[in-house]
Amino acid sequence: MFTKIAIGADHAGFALKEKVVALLNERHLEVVDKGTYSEDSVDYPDFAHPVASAVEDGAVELGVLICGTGNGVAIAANKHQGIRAALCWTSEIAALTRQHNDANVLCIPARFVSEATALEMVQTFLDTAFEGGRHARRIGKIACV
Ligand SMILES: O=C(CO)[C@H](O)[C@H](O)[C@H](O)COP(=O)(O)O
Repeated sequence: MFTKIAIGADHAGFALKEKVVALLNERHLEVVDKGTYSEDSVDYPDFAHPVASAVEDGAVELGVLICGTGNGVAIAANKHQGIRAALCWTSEIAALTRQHNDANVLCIPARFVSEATALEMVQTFLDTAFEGGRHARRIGKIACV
């Protein structure tokens, strides 16, 4: 369904990002890695904005963002037009945010989910389609400009 994914993380999400990149590579997806590239302390907006911009511009189809709680990257990404960044902590929530919200950026709280849960969420997010219907009407009401 999706072929091109942008990913970004701060220092809290760096280790998990490497695992997610490996998973995406295993699935033969094109991965645009916006950093960070080590566990040195950095600022999450510096990675959230490039990933959100890549989705916003259509350079990629989906984004994955990772920080300690997932909230910082979600807040930053949702400043972008057309971005629906969703904080997820279970696979079921990752599925529902694709089905109901047509979320285009998955935000993962690296310090609060296991690696296995995080990787399962990524797979689910990639494999779940938007349901449309009543949910399309609601998404249409999100934009305020
Ligand atoms: O944005 C966050 C919190 O809203 C992320 O969890 C960051 O990863 C976190 O703030 C980083 O904290 P640190 O103490 O600088 O490692």
